[in-house]
Amino acid sequence: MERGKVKKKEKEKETEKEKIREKGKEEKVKRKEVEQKIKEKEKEKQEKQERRKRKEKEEKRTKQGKETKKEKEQFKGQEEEGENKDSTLTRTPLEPLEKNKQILVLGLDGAGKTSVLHSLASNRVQHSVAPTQGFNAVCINTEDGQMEFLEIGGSEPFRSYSETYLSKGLLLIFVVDSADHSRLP
Ligand SMILES: Nc1nc2c(ncn2[C@@H]2O[C@H](COP(=O)(O)OP(=O)(O)OP(=O)(O)O)[C@@H](O)[C@H]2O)c(=O)[nH]1
Ligand SMILES: [Mg+2]
Repeated sequence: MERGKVKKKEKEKETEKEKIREKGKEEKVKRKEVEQKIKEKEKEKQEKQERRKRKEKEEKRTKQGKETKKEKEQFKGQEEEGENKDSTLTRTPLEPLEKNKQILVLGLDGAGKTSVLHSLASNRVQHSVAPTQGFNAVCINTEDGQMEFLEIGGSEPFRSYSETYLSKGLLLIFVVDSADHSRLP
């Protein structure tokens, strides 16, 4: 009888041990699942952050692209100014500062556009003027405010620009060299 009791007790102990082992295994599995979930969440977070960073980079690039375009135009302007060292108050327009406020100055190359603008701005006559490569913007201060002139170089490569700026100008001054009979109609 005693032996039987001992065996029973031993069996009960073993079953309890097995239960504990099983519980342990289940807990392990649960822990693994929780860990996996946490890892997945972390991955998602990282992916989201990466996406955000990519978007930000793309936005920056697009912005920089626009800026570099503007810079290129400005650089062009600076080059033009460098060539027109003699003319004062010159700069290149990226866009008309205020719509319909610019006075457009057109005419054939060598007609005297830059010279006229220079004499208006400084009250001095300039004898040697380099051909305008592109645009030449001159701002003259008057009692009533500012007058903004925009000369477009009369040489062949720049003539097409006049079409674009004609509609944006307030006035048009067309300069003709009356002494140049060969080019007069
Ligand atoms: N004798 C004389 N020369 C002038 C007169 N006006 C301009 N010039 C000279 O003519 C040349 C051309 O003048 P610009 O003012 O550069 O002519 P422009 O119309 O601006 O020419 P682009 O910029 O090439 O379109 C320069 O060497 C000037 O010194 C003028 O009234 N009389
Ligand atoms: Mg000129």
